[in-house]
Formats: sequence, structure tokens, C-alpha cells
Amino acid sequence: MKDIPASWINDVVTPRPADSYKGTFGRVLVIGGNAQFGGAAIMAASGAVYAGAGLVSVATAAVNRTALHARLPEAMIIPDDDPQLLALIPTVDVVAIGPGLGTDERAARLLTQTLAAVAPQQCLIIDGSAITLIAQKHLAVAHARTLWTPHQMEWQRLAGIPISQQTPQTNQAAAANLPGTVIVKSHRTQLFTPTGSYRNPLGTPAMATGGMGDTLVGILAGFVAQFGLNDKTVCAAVYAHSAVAEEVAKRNYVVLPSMLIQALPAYMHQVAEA
Ligand SMILES: NC(=O)C1=CN([C@@H]2O[C@H](COP(=O)(O)OP(=O)(O)OC[C@H]3O[C@@H](n4cnc5c(N)ncnc54)[C@H](O)[C@@H]3O)[C@@H](O)[C@H]2O)[C@@H](O)CC1
Ligand SMILES: Nc1ncnc2c1ncn2[C@@H]1O[C@H](COP(=O)(O)OP(=O)(O)O)[C@@H](O)[C@H]1O
Ligand SMILES: [Mg+2]
Repeated sequence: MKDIPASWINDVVTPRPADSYKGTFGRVLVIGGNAQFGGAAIMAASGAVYAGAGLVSVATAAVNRTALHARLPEAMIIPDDDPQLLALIPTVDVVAIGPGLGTDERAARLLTQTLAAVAPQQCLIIDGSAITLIAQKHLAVAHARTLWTPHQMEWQRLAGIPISQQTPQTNQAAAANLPGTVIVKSHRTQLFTPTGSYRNPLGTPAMATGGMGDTLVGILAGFVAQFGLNDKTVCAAVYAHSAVAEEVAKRNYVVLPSMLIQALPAYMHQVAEA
């Protein structure tokens, strides 16, 4: 397992072409946020918008509409029980499901519908409650372009490896049984792609606050939407999330997701101009 090279973020985040428009930078759909966890969907969508995704939509419980619009007017919203959602899914580049989704029957239905509707060329990010549901209900996922983002407890549920036995070796063996890339989040996150394994050398305990993983989902979605799905882009997104947090933590005891999101465009500018 090798550390993500510091140079990769510079390879990925480069100046934008002059003859571009919002369509150049991809479409993201975040599916999540029940009545209890609406903030998770807002943080994920914000991560995608502030990372530079061209267009971001959120399918969430209707009760979250006002809060989402007030916090993030750049995002479009569709109630998660709207039949039009199934027609929206094939129109995006990245579908990210799970932040704040919950694990009730309504959430399970949304998840199975989404898994069935995603097309092979689309990137699917599976996070949070969606991972817990897949583990609980033994749902089959065969989508090759999947990014899994479990924290250690979600990984225990999904892979069956107790947290105390999660090593690069055991994690790699379990990741090989899943399609796509697995990002096992911890204070030093590990990534297992079909072709390599990487460790994130960055991150700070100032990041240990609710919503930090939801934010990573958005940044991953924004990076993949703009820069394409490959190991370098995925590693760069994980690296950028922690690099921005380390920067903000130089002046702050705790880094809230909203602080990280706010600081992200300046960090990407600095990287692109370097
Ligand atoms: N403001 C919001 O709306 C928030 C919503 N959230 C959503 O809440 C749902 C439940 O997720 P949770 O992760 O809170 O609950 P989970 O029950 O899935 O996981 C938390 C449990 O895992 C244990 N754990 C062990 N190692 C861990 C590690 N390295 N990192 C994290 N947990 C570890 C914790 O002690 C705890 O018992 C998800 O859909 C998530 O997206 C959370 O992101 C928190 C913020
Ligand atoms: N002590 C720490 N050091 C470095 N990174 C951390 C630390 N604690 C949490 N993180 C990062 O914060 C994120 C937490 O994700 P997760 O537990 O899914 O949060 P949530 O579901 O509340 O949004 C992960 O990216 C993890 O790597
Ligand atoms: Mg999480």
C-alpha cells in the first residue's frame, strides 16, 4: 500500500478551459436526507457544488426543500418520492446515494430502485445508510463503476471484518469481492481500487465531527463529474478533503463540514495555479 503522492492533486485539478460551460463539468445527483438527517444531503450536495460540479440535484425528503434552497440555492431539488426521479437518474454522470438516507423501508425502496436504474457508464457512490442497508438486506451490487465510502463500522457491517481486525491485508481481500473501489475511512483512510491500494497521508482529528463523511461524498462526486473516474481522481478527492481540513485546522480547533466546504474553492484555485 502506497501513500497518495502529493503531486496527484496537481495532476487532477488544473485550470479550466476557456471555452467551457456548466455542462463541461458534469452532473451529480445526491440521493439522501430523510426527515431526521436532511443536513447530510445538504452537506453532500454542497461538497459537490463547491468542488465545481456543473449541475447538482438532490433527491431528498420533501420536508428538506426550504432548508436546502436556503443553504444551497445552486442545487436543484426533487422530492425522493417523485416518480420523475427514475427519469432523472440516467441523465447524470454521478449518482451518490446514502448520506442521511436512513435505513427504514422507504430508504430500502429508494436504494433498490436506484441500484436498478443506474446505467453502466455512470459512477455510483454508495455511502452511509446505503452501505448499512446493503449489508443488512444482503442486496446485490454488480455495478463496476462504484465507489464505496464506508467508515470502519459500516465496513464491519458490509465486509464482516471486526474493526480490530481491519488491516490493509484483510481490507484488500474483502474489497476484491466488491465491484469498483472501496474507500475505508478512518483517521488514515485506505483506498482499494481494482488496480491498486493507497493510503491517505493527510487528515486531522479536527475532522472528527458529524457530516465530514457526507462532505467527502460530495467532493468525490464533484471530482469524478469534472475530471473522470480513475484512481488518480478518486485519490485526489480524498486527499483534497483532508488537505483543506488540515489548512483550516491551522487556525481552528474543530473543522466543521461547512468550514471545509467554504475553503475548498480557494484550495483548488491554489492547486490549479501552482
Ligand atoms: N447532520 C446530519 O444529517 C448527519 C447525518 N448523518 C447520517 O446518519 C446516518 C447514520 O450514520 P452514522 O455514521 O452516524 O451511524 P452508524 O450507526 O452507521 O455508525 C456509527 C457507529 O459506528 C461506530 N464507529 C466505529 N468506528 C467508527 C469510525 N471510524 N467512524 C465512524 N463511526 C465509527 C460509532 O461508535 C457508532 O456506534 C448516515 O446516513 C449518515 O450519512 C451523519 O453523517 C451525521 C450527520
Ligand atoms: N481523527 C481523524 N483524523 C483524520 N480524519 C478523520 C478523523 N476523524 C474523522 N475523519 C474523517 O472524517 C470523515 C468521517 O466520515 P463519516 O464517519 O462517514 O462521517 P459522517 O457520516 O458523520 O459524515 C472520514 O473522511 C474520515 O476519514
Ligand atoms: Mg458517514
